[in-house]
Amino acid sequence: MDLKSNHTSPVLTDTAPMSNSRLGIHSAIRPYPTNGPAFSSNLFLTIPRKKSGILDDVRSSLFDTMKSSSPTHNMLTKESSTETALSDSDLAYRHWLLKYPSALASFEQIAKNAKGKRIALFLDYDGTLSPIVDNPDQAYMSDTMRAAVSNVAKYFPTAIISGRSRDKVYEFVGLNELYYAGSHGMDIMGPVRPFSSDYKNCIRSTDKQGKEVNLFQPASEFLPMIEEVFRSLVEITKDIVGAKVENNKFCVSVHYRNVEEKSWSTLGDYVNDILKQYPRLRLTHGRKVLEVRPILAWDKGKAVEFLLESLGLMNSDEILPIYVGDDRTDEDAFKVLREANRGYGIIVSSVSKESDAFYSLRDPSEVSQDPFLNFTSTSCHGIPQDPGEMEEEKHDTLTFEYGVV
Ligand SMILES: O=P(O)(O)OC[C@H]1O[C@H](O[C@H]2O[C@H](CO)[C@@H](O)[C@H](O)[C@H]2O)[C@H](O)[C@@H](O)[C@@H]1O
Repeated sequence: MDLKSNHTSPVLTDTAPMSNSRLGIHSAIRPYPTNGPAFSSNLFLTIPRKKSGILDDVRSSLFDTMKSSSPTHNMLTKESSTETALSDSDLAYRHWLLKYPSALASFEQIAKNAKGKRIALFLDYDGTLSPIVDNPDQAYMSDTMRAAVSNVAKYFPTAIISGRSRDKVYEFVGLNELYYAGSHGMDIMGPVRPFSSDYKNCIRSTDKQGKEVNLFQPASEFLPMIEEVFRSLVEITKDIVGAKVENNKFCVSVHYRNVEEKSWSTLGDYVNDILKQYPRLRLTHGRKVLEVRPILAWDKGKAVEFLLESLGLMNSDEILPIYVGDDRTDEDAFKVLREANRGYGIIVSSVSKESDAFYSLRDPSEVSQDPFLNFTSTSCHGIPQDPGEMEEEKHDTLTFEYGVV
């Protein structure tokens, strides 16, 4: 099979229906059957498979996708060629900003829209709170970023939704005042709330501080399978220099950022070979990373809905959810907000790319400067703060008029 053929569908396409217009609970995750499997079979995505081979569509285009998936690949190619190419990309970026205006420059507008509403903030980790680096184990966030995230969490309910395992992202962030969702939302530790029966697989647990929490793990039955696949992937890729396989609990990342381009197709073949043995797993694609995950209709968008529901923030008139993220997996969350016509996504990107976000920030350093993250009780009058988290004297700011001081 020609790995360089020009197919446009790089990874398996989810054919499950997308969220309806209400930012409610998707029909695909409505009440689980009271008996039978741990989760409803309608949580499974339907993936069309060709007769000729289980993942042939994917395999045929994987190499192309791996090449084009990282903006830095395109940038480097251009940077090393001519100055004209560079200014072309600058021009393209400026043009792109017309469609996705800078969230910094648009802050007043955003704050006006937020007036009288309670903000709920959702943050991706890699590429959003921490810069992309070669070694995934060293993707640290800056102290400035940590202080900003800690600050904003005092005012608004704030959650981190990452492809990493929940434990790992907590290790990096180290803040107790947030909610954490790992494994692309398949592992959520949220507040204790009286849950609707929509969510089976939701159990009471305690966090690292011993506080009672709700733990939602819709893919829990996949755990042994994911561990097995992780081990197989480590084994099969061990001779590919630079390849790194990361166990993210309910999904596995196969990194090729440090693999020579000539070995990318071999790596892609290896991953596909393993996946052929696991029809209940699928492949998605991040920034120079292939991600193996269960065929479940669950993603970061669903995680946002789940957290809003569990935070008791589903009242559409009063809540303004904001999601900040940088890669394709974050698009699921942008899309949920866009389709529900409430709140918005902010895409973090220094290159132009299509997105369902409304605004943009260039990189994590701009994220750390975002006025929302640096919110103070007097900086954005009119935006209600989370009364549960506020110090007492802040309560009367709820009725202030909008105005940036
Ligand atoms: O949802 P996220 O928090 O953005 O996690 C997505 C993946 O991020 C990490 O990989 C990415 O960042 C690495 C460190 O900067 C970089 O080396 C890698 O090339 C990127 O793909 C993480 O290691 C993955 O497990 C996450 O799935």
